Formats: sequence, structure tokens, C-alpha cells
Amino acid sequence: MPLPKAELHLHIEGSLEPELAFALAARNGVPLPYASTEELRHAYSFRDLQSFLDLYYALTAVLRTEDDFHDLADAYLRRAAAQGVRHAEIFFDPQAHTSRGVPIGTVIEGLGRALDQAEHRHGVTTRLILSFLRDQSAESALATFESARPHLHRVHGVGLDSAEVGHPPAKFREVYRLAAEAGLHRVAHAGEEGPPAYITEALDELGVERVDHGLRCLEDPALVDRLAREQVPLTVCPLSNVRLRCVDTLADHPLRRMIDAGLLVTVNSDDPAYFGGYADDNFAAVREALGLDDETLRTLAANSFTASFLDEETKAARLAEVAAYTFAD
Ligand code: HPA
Ligand SMILES: [Zn+2]
Repeated sequence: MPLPKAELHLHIEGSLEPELAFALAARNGVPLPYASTEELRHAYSFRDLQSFLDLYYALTAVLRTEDDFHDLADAYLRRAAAQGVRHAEIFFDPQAHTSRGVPIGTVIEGLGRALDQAEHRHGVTTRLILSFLRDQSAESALATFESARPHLHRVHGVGLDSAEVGHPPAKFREVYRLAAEAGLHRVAHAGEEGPPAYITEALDELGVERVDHGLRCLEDPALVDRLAREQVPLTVCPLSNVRLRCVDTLADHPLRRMIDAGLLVTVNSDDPAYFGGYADDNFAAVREALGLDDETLRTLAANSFTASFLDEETKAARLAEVAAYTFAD
């Protein structure tokens, strides 16, 4: 049995495996510019975040109906459960779908139906985080939020993703203010490709409770001190960082330095269908590449529940499971 963990940084569209992409393309009569799943997998070689996002958005074309979104989320939850994930906080990008004419209700209700069944079917509790595309306008984010209002009972938080450089967090101050007013949690991608100043801005201007990625905080010792002091969770995604060339190799990954600096780091998969692994694959990869011992892995798993938006009672129960876990030799 894998180490129990929470996954806090997962884009549901990034869990679209080539086999499901082809099945949905056939179901919906959507042409794909690839002859086979092997040919599609060959396209998974990225120079940077943008080259990945181009393919990620192109493949969303196969997602059209409520059932498609349901099937996508159910497939992710099944795989996650097999990797020890007991709780998943799942990003979705409504603008990637509404821009293609798919109503936001189709997206949220389809995902929501899979999430409703997740605890019973897969033993995984869930939260849904609506993410704004930062390379689109502040007005588009506001319109997206307004159109989501009838479905907000299914949404626990808001996030910010897509191309980071040139799109500082402060651009989204107003929509984050409205989200806070609606009682939603707030997180944002910052410091993946963007500068450490974006991390500070996300904290101070958007009021985020967690920072997604946050790697580049290491360039600013005063910021590291602050993140450590305030125990701001950072949702680190090791395999993603290598595939998107934020770090050269896994052996160069700063995860251990981040732990040693007293940061509340968690390990996550980001876009597992594209980056070569789900949650436990990321744990195994850093254990191997960085020589992490069992107690460090246990700390990372405990951090994932501590940093989650679970209620305190469930959080305590999951932390007890982590503490009682016996590692196989
Ligand atoms: O890793 C990512 N970074 C930014 N935006 C994203 N959207 C999906 N994955 C990512
Ligand atoms: Zn991400």
C-alpha cells in the first residue's frame, strides 16, 4: 500500500491520458492531428511552459459533454487512489472550455458528478478549485467568475494558472476580492517561471493561502524566511519541473533545500498524463533522485494534509494514518 497523501496541485485537464483523448475524440467526432496514441505521446517533449500549454489546450477540444468531464475526473481519481491519494484538490480551467463554446455548467456539473462519487468509489475526498487563465484579461476572469456563481456550491477555491511571465498576480486583484467575499479559498501559481516578486504579490495582493510551485522563492532569502515563518504551503511538482525545464534534472531539484529551509512543501503531479507520473510516482522519483529517507517522505505526506482545505477532524484522521504508516523494505 502506498503512503497515504493528499494531492493539492493537479490540473484535471492535465490528467487526460492519450487513450482517453482518442476515445473522447471518437465519441464526439472531433478530429485529432495525431494518428495514434504513440504519435501523440511523442509530442510530449517540451521546451518550456508555453510549449506544453499549446498541446494541453489543443487536446481540451475532445472534452465536450458533461459525461466527458465526468469520465476524465473519474479516471484521474481511480489512478490517484491506486497511488495512495486519499484527498485531492483539483484545478479546472473553465476558460479553456467556455472559449470553445462549452457552457461552464457542463464543465462543473460533469466534474462535480465524478467528485460526488469519489469517496464511495475510490476512497478519495475532493475539493474543486476554479482556476483563471492569467494570460487572458482580468475582465475575462471576472466574467468567468460571474458565470460560475450558480455552481459555486461545488467550488471550494480559486486559482491562477497558464503562462506566468508578464502576467503578474495583481492583475487579478478584483476577482480574488470577489472570491474571498464569496467565502472561497485562494491559491495561485507563482514562481514557476515567474520571478520571486510574483510570489510576494500573490500573498499580499491576492491573499493566497498556498502558493503553487513557488520554486523561485529560493532566489530571495528574505522571501524564504517569510514563507518559512508564516508556514505558507508550497505545492511543488518535481516531474513537472523537469519536463518543463524549470530544473535541469531531478537530481538538481531544490526540494531538499526547501525542506531544510523550513518551508512547508508538498509533492504533487501537476499534469500527470503529460509529465510522466501521478502522485506516488513523484514521491518515488524524488526519493530515488534526492535520496530522501522514509521519515522525510512521511513529513511530505503529513504536509500534504496539513496544507489541505480539509476540515480539522478529517485532517487529524489522515495525519494519524500517515503517522501509523509502515514503509515496506
Ligand atoms: O504547470 C502549469 N503551470 C501553469 N499553468 C498550468 N496549467 C496546467 N499546468 C500548468
Ligand atoms: Zn500547475
